[in-house]
Amino acid sequence: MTMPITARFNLDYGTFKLAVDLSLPGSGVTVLFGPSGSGKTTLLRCIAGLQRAPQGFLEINGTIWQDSERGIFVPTHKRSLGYVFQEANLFPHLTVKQNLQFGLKRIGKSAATDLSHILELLGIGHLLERAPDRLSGGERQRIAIARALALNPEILLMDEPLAALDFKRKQEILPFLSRLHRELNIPVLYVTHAQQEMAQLADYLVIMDEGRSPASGPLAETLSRLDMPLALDRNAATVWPVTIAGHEAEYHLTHVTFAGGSISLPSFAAKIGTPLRLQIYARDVSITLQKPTDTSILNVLPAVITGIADDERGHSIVQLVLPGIAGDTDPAQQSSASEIRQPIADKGAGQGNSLLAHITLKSAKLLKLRTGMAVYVQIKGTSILN
Ligand SMILES: Nc1ncnc2c1ncn2[C@@H]1O[C@H](COP(=O)(O)OP(=O)(O)OP(=O)(O)O)[C@@H](O)[C@H]1O
Repeated sequence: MTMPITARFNLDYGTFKLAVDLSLPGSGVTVLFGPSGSGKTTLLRCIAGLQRAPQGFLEINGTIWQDSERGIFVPTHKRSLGYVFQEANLFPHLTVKQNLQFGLKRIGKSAATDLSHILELLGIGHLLERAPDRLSGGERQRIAIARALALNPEILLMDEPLAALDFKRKQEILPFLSRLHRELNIPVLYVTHAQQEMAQLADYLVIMDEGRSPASGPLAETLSRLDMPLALDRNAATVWPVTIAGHEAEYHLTHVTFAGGSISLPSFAAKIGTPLRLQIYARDVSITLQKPTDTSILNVLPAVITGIADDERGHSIVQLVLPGIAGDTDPAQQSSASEIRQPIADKGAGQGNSLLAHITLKSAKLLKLRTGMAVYVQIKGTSILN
């Protein structure tokens, strides 16, 4: 499904009001992100029909699930959706296989429905005969996800599915979620208040704050919005989709390409062509006006400043875009990992990869930085999220 999702809800709990008007992508992972009490779960429950907003409109995959003006409200059990909660809630007296088949029977589908792809995606094929009390928390949650997917829903809703797991279990399940989200062709709405989870999974980000959504958009673009607290945070970062392009064993380096360029990372064991997410913290990015020649930093790239915000603690937060790069981007063709290609002159801001740099206010003043200026960024460190 690729039709956008339209979700408009107004609901008043007295002390809390939900008022959102969103158009969300019909594919990929949309993360609803915000602090505790900002209304993420309430919004998800409205989408599921578990909560009825007095004023609401919801269209998914061309089907209207709610239109309060026309008196339409499709009850939850008639909505083609999968819902995964914080707790797996498996039936303790049934095996994993019986738990998976239970949901199918309820909606009248054959228990013989082909689950093999789902079992393989979630790595749970070997657990089918186990009882839930003999599973780890991470395994239980993977079964809960499989149970939701077995119904072949048109949308998957996930409400903090990792919140009840400890750090080790979260790390164990995240790669499954990343893979699942890449291979599913239904949209996923995923609620979390954990920044790393959001960075790892989101394609599209909806920021929630006090029942409203002050910003939403593609991940990198929304993370670098200067009018949002995320960009001003000490841990502000952007996330780029990259692809492994080559390894330089002699120097223990891996080269990755992104839309229009390439950078080097500490050696990372993955096959050429593997897609990854690269996180770049704003504090690891510095700015120079001239192309530096005598620098130990390997990753130096041309960029254009698209905005600057100063905070009250002597920092400047610089928003940049790396324009499209001309020519072949295969790093194997480059003479060195730090080679800089010429930017395509007519590619404007917003078309390339967004980046943030946190520098001192004094540096910004000394360099006379301003919007529209062409500069070079030095990227001192990156981390792979997958
Ligand atoms: N049925 C209800 N009646 C009254 N108030 C409610 C009800 N459900 C939720 N609330 C209130 O609505 C607000 C938003 O709650 P919600 O659970 O949607 O937030 P959240 O962003 O998901 O938070 P968390 O991350 O802690 O789960 C909270 O202040 C909560 O107390």
